[in-house]
Amino acid sequence: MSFGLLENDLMITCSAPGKIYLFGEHAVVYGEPAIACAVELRTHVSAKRSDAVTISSGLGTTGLDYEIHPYVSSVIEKLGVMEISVDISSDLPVGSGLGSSAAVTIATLAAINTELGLGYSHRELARMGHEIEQEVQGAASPTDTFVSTFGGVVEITSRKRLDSLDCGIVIGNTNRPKKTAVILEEVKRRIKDFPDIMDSVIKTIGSITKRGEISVLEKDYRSLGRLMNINHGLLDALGVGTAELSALVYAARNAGAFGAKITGAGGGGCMVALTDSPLKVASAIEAAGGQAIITRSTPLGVVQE
Ligand SMILES: Nc1ncnc2c1ncn2[C@@H]1O[C@H](COP(=O)(O)OP(=O)(O)OP(=O)(O)O)[C@@H](O)[C@H]1O
Ligand SMILES: C[C@@](O)(CCO)CC(=O)[O-]
Ligand SMILES: [Mg+2]
Repeated sequence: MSFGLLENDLMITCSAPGKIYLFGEHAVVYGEPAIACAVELRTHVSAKRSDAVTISSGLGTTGLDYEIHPYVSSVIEKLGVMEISVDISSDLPVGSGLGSSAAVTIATLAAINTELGLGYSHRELARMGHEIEQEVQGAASPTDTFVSTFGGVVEITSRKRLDSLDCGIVIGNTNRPKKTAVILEEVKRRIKDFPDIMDSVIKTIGSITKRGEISVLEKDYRSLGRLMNINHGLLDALGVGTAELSALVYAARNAGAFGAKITGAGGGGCMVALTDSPLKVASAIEAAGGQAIITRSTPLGVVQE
């Protein structure tokens, strides 16, 4: 008797990591390669059979709601599920360049997949996650959802897994959230207005990624950092820099970081620095007005907790 009750009370929890980009955000949307790295900041999603759809997160409690919970509502719609309750908590700042949308999408797909025994593979979850980011944002590369599913340091577009990053990673948050969908639209408009110039910028970012892959494989963090600095300049050229992001980038470099750049969509949100003195870089970021997060690379993608 109590056995049945206990079974009904069980819920499935899955978590998926956020990510930083070493190279190639934005350019990857236009077919150039990128290298991203899963980090030890995760989104946790619990799913439980229920008599209706309920979504609870730091953003509020709703049913299917494409304004407040567009990614999670799209997951539920894609899986064709009408009786599920989903509860979300996250270490990741939302709308800040660390792949919070991909992490919530992949962790929700995995939690419902397990709770309802739908039988999708990780590869299928990554594919569905990518489709959802494309639908919600109007455009998306497979990078964030792939890294959130499989973890590690990954080269997109080949989906090749590279060696882990052994140096310190310090993230600097400007605490100015933005929406990736809006930033993508702005970049698209700039490319349309100045096609020759912007095409060269996009292609040069692709060249940096290709050269950067060698530095990742050789664990040559000094060259890696110098290439990240060049990539930052080109993200500024794409128009996704802000004065606050640059202040944190320069503070990190002046504190001895190997390199520092915007990570993710930009327009606010976070920058990232690689360093062998994370505490020193973190305090420089804080002194420049940012919120510092010291983290590490993780090989762990989406998992059941
Ligand atoms: N913990 C969460 N709970 C509910 N929704 C979330 C959560 N985290 C992210 N989201 C959804 O993702 C959106 C933010 O995604 P967006 O792509 O704009 O930024 P990001 O993924 O944090 O940064 P980037 O795409 O640059 O890496 C939020 O507006 C919300 O819809
Ligand atoms: C800006 C972008 O390149 C990275 C967002 O984390 C968008 C994408 O790749 O989907
Ligand atoms: Mg996102």
